[in-house]
Amino acid sequence: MRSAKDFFRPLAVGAPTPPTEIPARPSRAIHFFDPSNPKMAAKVPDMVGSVDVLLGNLEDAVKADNKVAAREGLVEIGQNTEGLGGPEAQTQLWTRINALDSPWALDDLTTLIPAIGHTLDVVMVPKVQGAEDIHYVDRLLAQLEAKAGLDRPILVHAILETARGVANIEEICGASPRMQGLSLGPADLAADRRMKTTRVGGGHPGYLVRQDPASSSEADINASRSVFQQDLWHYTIARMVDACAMHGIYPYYGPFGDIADVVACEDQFRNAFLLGCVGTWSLHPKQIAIAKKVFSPSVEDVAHARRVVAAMSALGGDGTGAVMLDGKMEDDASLKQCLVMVELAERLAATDPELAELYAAAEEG
Ligand SMILES: CC(=O)SCCNC(=O)CCNC(=O)[C@H](O)C(C)(C)COP(=O)(O)OP(=O)(O)OC[C@H]1O[C@@H](n2cnc3c(N)ncnc32)[C@H](O)[C@@H]1OP(=O)(O)O
Ligand SMILES: O=CC(=O)O
Ligand SMILES: [Mg+2]
Repeated sequence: MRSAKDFFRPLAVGAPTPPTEIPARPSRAIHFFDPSNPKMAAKVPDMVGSVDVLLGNLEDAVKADNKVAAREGLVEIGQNTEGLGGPEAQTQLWTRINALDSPWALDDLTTLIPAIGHTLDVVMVPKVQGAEDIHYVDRLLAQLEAKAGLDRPILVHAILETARGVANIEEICGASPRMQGLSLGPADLAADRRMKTTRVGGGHPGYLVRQDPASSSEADINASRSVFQQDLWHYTIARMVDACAMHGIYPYYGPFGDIADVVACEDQFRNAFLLGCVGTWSLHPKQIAIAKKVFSPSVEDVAHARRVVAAMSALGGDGTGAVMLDGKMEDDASLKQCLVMVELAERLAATDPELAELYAAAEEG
């Protein structure tokens, strides 16, 4: 175990100082593209400025024959795309490297950091099993940053997609000051857990609770009864949210593979948002708008939150006491929830003019 005094010291001579806080940059949609796919790569420059994160995916969904082309394509994009990546950019540049036990992960990092380390914001590491995986990436990044003369540390994001990873979730989140967040990897996680599903994220009609029968007669048992579909991912997302909040980092939903079902996609994203996630992956351009809508607080919620903040301020502003608003009691605890909402809205509005206009109109109206 590292001593507390060493935790924020660079892991290589000449590497940048690790961060003591992870900036809350907008990351509602982490949009995946395959840099070896010319059609997808061609769309990247036009997406800059309108999506919070563009992620060059090197892992699953990229054919083995294209692994090198994807890596090189990402270098080309990172070096030549105006406005993409870096601490001031509106659109961050992330990558998902190959799994640490694959033949490609080492070359992914040793190629990308010298070539585009100055614009690369976050490295997403798949199939993280425990703190040891983060420690390995942490040290290697420090060595590569020192060699490349980088002046800011690249952050690390882990995908939770093994049972061991879920069991070790707290130690993964706390393994390095570079840890930026966690994403749910529902497809690999389902396989690793031996869940009996075949989908990439989302619900399942068989995972349900049924209304009690009117009586134990055969007729009533076989009668039509209401069923309520449950969320397969609730437990894992809730664990992620708590582990991330405890360590000051950010939880994300992951992929929703039914690209055509935009309605269920929005529902699944919203469940994650309500539980505390800050964003999600987008696999197809049409999922970007869904993610941006869901992970931005609604105009109604922001307006209500502002009213609670104003009412509690009128009471003295120190959070003590209680008021009635629309028949409901508000006090310090609901004030704190409202402040989460208002602060998120302000942060997002600062980089999203459309949202800024909507929130401003609500304030005036
Ligand atoms: C479990 C996991 O690991 S999930 C993460 C890994 N998976 C991914 O990253 C998948 C990324 N997405 C994709 O590969 C594709 O979107 C697919 C395969 C799902 C669907 O692709 P298509 O069948 O081409 O979709 P569709 O025909 O609707 O595409 C419309 C246009 O958008 C483009 N497009 C599709 N997806 C993307 C994307 N993610 N980014 C940029 N452009 C895209 C297509 O190239 C096509 O371009 P064109 O109009 O110039 O021909
Ligand atoms: O990588 C994502 C997953 O769901 O698996
Ligand atoms: Mg996966």
